[in-house]
Amino acid sequence: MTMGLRCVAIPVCGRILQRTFSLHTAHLRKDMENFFQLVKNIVPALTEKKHKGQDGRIGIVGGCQEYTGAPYFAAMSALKAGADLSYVFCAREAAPVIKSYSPELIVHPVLDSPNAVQEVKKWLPRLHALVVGPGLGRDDLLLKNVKGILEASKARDIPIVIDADGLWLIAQEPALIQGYQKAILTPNHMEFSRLWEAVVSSPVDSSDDHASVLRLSQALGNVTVVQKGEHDLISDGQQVVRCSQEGSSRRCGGQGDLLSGSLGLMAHWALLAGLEKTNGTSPLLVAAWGACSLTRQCNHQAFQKYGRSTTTTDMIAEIGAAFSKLFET
Ligand SMILES: NC(=O)C1=CN([C@@H]2O[C@H](COP(=O)(O)OP(=O)(O)OC[C@H]3O[C@@H](n4cnc5c(N)ncnc54)[C@H](OP(=O)(O)O)[C@@H]3O)[C@@H](O)[C@H]2O)[C@@H](O)CC1
Ligand SMILES: Nc1ncnc2c1ncn2[C@@H]1O[C@H](COP(=O)(O)OP(=O)(O)OP(=O)(O)O)[C@@H](O)[C@H]1O
Ligand SMILES: [Mg+2]
Repeated sequence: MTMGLRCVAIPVCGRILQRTFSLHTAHLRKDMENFFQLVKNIVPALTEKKHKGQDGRIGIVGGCQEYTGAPYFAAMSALKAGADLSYVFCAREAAPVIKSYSPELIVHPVLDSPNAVQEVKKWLPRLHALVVGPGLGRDDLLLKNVKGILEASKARDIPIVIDADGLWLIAQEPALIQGYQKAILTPNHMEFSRLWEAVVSSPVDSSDDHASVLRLSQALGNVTVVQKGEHDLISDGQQVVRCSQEGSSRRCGGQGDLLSGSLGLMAHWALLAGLEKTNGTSPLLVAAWGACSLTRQCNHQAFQKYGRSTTTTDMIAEIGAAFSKLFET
């Protein structure tokens, strides 16, 4: 099931080299097809028998004075990918701003209150997954409250996606997430380096991203790690899968928020579907591969329309069509 990460011996003779690569490409294509099918398997059917909330209630923990866009992007992306309800738990002054972007979001201005942990804890029984970090900032009080929220969420066995400043917190205190099997970390280049320095003593081998993401996942006790980049590499400490869905060369801010928000939802779907639907592959690997493909496809579609002026808002508007193209049967 591992994608495109087998060691390929490269003989000097041109002909053999060409053949090796075409075999390699054939494996890649087959693995891609497998993963598309596995994601399709975890997507819940749209039926008239369900009630509001059943297809996903996702909480985003983030949003402060400086950053209001990131939690909005994450929460909207979860909704547009098919969640029924999206909640944002943010600092007081961010709340009216986030609410003003959209009437779709339920916004709780609790993150900087003295009883923030209690306030969020009240909602945890209703949440299927939590996305921690988009637009959180690095204020000590907020980070302290987020620590409490992480502990309470782990105690309830809730799937947790950790992104952006949530990863900053984990780099300060890796024990917070060490060994938690329902965690997914989504570092960009910089965030990956910080985590690596915090948990692995030797220098990162930049020539072997595959080995690095595997090692980081193992060092964190097999939490799932998504290393974002030109290709996204995803590891659960046992295998590495690669997502190379075609995107574009446009790198506007906020694309990672689209990924983490949609991943919160897909993590819930995948865990609910279970190993039977994922043919024994880790459900969180399948969810991560699905969310990476979706993000890149949105980027691709938006770029076709808007080119250099593509923004994350344009990408979010593509989620419906991108999702149908990739995953609807
Ligand atoms: N609209 C909003 O509200 C948005 C808010 N956001 C929120 O901002 C907060 C901080 O998040 P962050 O990602 O800016 O933080 P951080 O880890 O300090 O990285 C910054 C530095 O890392 C580097 N760098 C990054 N990628 C790299 C690469 N591939 N390869 C090489 N270098 C790379 C790059 O360094 P530079 O090139 O500038 O020297 C960059 O300056 C967080 O809460 C987040 O959610 C965003 O979500 C966007 C939309
Ligand atoms: N060089 C690249 N080529 C193609 N896709 C990329 C490239 N770099 C990142 N991506 C894609 O963009 C998405 C977001 O990754 P990125 O590294 O921009 O995250 P980020 O820095 O956390 O974003 P944000 O601005 O939301 O914080 C991922 O799905 C990733 O696959
Ligand atoms: Mg980010």
